Amino acid sequence: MNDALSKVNVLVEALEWIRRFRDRYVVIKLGGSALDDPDSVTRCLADVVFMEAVGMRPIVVHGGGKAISRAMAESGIEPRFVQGRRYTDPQTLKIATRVLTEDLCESLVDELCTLGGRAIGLHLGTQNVLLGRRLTLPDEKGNPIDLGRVGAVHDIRKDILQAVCRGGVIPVLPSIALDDQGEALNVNADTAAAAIAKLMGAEKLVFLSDVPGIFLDKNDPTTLVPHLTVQRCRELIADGTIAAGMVPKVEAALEALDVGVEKIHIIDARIPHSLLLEIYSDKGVGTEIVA
Ligand SMILES: Nc1ncnc2c1ncn2[C@@H]1O[C@H](COP(=O)(O)OP(=O)(O)O)[C@@H](O)[C@H]1O
Ligand SMILES: CC(=O)N[C@@H](CCC(=O)OP(=O)(O)O)C(=O)O
Repeated sequence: MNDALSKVNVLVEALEWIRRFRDRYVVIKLGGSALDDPDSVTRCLADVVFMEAVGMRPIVVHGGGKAISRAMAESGIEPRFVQGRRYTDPQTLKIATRVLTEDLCESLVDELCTLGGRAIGLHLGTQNVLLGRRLTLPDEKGNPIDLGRVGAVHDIRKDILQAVCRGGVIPVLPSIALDDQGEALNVNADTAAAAIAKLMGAEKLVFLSDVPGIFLDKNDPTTLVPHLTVQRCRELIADGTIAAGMVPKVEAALEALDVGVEKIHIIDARIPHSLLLEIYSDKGVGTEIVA
């Protein structure tokens, strides 16, 4: 009886959060680092299925940088990154598109369905919803750097995403967009997730990665910072504390906050139920960034 009562208490406690997030969009970005650990992926997707079942509207956006690099190596191509973006020639684009849409996206959809959810992959092979433009970044002298077919998302098919979510189906999106000519563009998945969160008016944007959050010393997990402001993030990027793959993530987070996304979370996909802990508890896990 006590056991049953404690379970009921948990449900009652969760009610406030469930009510608060009902019908709200939450964008969940699964990084390539997390995707490399199948157990983490299963646990995270089980949380996504739970979120949808209690009335939230989760949208899954995924990367797969490590898998793309492995597939390139198998084809004898050396990956090259410019300011965190993969230089994408036509052959690289072909590989990235295949790995992200045919391999990773479809396997995430299958797994969500196995876990009892309903899900659909929205990509070039089904229904694309990401509209992009070529991205150019400046070098130290301000001249544009050639990144090949790399893009940024400037618009989405919101009507399609809304209809899918309203129908109780979880959309799963790889970070490939189409330009005005109908040609594919390779988009960094962190920036794609931030653009989708912005354009959908999402309540939250959650990055699931392979670290517990942002550290002040990247080799010392005890220096995890639970709460960061926009200003502090800028300082940590400028002094090199936030480095490597964390830079596009935090930059994308700042952009999303700037246009009205309430909160950003960077959490560890390896912690069991980290997503539910973040959404449905007072304490939260990982690092949250607020405006
Ligand atoms: N200050 C920091 N705190 C935590 N991780 C950091 C920091 N600076 C750099 N990193 C690195 O960023 C990585 C996460 O970025 P990335 O590998 O691109 O993840 P994902 O595949 O999830 O997008 C971590 O594994 C870590 O090595
Ligand atoms: C332009 C660009 O860099 N695109 C990324 C897309 C995948 C990605 O971002 O994956 P992660 O989330 O695992 O980093 C790439 O080709 O690696």
